[in-house]
Amino acid sequence: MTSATQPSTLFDKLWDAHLVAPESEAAPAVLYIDLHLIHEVTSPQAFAELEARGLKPRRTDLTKGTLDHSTPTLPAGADGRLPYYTAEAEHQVDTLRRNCARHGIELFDFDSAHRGIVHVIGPELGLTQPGQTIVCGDSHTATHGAFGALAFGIGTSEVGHVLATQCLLQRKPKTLAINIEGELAPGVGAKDLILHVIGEIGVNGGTGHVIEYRGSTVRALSMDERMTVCNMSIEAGARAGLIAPDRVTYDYLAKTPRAPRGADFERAVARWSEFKTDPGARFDREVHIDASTIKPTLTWGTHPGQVAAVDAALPQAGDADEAKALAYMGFEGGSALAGRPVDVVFVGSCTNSRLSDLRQAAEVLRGRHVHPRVRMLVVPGSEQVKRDAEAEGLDAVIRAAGAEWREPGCSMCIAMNGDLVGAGQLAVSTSNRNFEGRQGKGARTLLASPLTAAACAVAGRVVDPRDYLAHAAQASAVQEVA
Ligand SMILES: CC(C)[C@H](C(=O)O)[C@@H](O)C(=O)O
Ligand code: SF4
Repeated sequence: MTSATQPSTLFDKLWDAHLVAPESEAAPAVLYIDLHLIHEVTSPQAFAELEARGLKPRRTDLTKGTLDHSTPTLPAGADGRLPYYTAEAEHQVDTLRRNCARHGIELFDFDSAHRGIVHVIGPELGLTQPGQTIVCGDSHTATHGAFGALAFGIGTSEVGHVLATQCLLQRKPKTLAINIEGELAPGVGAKDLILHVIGEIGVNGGTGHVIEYRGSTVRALSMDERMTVCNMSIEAGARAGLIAPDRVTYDYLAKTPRAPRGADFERAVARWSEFKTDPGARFDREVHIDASTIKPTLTWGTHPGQVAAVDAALPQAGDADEAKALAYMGFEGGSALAGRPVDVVFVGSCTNSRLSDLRQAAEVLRGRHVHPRVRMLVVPGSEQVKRDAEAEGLDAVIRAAGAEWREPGCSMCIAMNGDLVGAGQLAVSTSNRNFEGRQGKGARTLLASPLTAAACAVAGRVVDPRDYLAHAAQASAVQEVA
């Protein structure tokens, strides 16, 4: 077979289509970047570096900014001022605002109808498209891979390189296919799936690789669910996560404001459709997962690979890592995860703050009340998600249940804006990282799906969300009869 007809992977096609200069022993490859997303935390130093070197951003039209990490989720006070947590947080926001204004970079600021978490707004605006290379100074850039885009999280100095050159230096990663077949059981969603996958392959299971998620389970996922899966690729150590674009992808994009229109859209679809792995193409590694065996899954430890099914017992400390995690969490090896009292529930973050996530949480909360011990925060991923959720009354359901409905942002996922979990408190969170102190000093985090999080909020302890679904169905059946 000649190299021209050699079957290639989706990753190889993306890589080859953007290769400016191949990698050599002396230097990494040079890749062209189609979309550069920036936020207030990792861009200030990059702009400062450019300025110090007398350089200007090169493709300001391919660079888009938003405010998400340091932004308050409470509205402005009577004095019109936003309640920033720290002066530093406000300074980061002001700096990005100044940098974007000076260079003519589009910024989704507080007055924009499109501001939100960077990995929520890119897709929702249709800026994120199949076949692109996308970077952002943020590790969860992997989210955009759900559209068949090669999306890398990069460091602050690389943000500077991309601003100046629109190119990125990269060593070519290896490929890992995660083949997932079968139907997810009721009450089991994309978050359970990806937590299970990371539990299977380990937090370093994807190191040095770009993961392509494949198989019937993946094809059956909505775009929101595909984003949840790709989002956490980085938590398995992978450089990026990918899902080949298909009809689900195109139907999603057709409704977005920045995707091509009319005949341009049809031409784009023809081009996008090329971005898939050819039959017979070889991956460096393959893993197989049976989706039908997955149960609602939570983390029990201090990294996203320490997972357990909701009805399982915690492991005995098998190594020093696990012993340390159990000690931090205050859990005993071999004890049950279910039944533990919960103090805080957070529904939000770039993993699970889209409309379908909020609908799931609201489905459990409807007609119920958050347990008196629990503080529950629901934070939409973007202004758009907030508007859509309010248009269908989800905010009313959430508030009536006693949860707090907030302004969009990263919020309690990383607690940079002052939305904190207290020391020693146990939080069930739909975010993606459960590291020590991630949600506040001494805070303890169980990562879970929006369904599980909402069920735990109602019960005031760790519970199996499937019981709450059954109750919800029964309750509405009774209502219909009456
Ligand atoms: C602040 C930012 C650099 C960081 C990241 O890179 O991921 C944050 O988004 C996170 O989730 O930890
Ligand atoms: S929501 Fe959390 S994980 Fe996502 S970008 Fe913000 S801080 Fe990072």
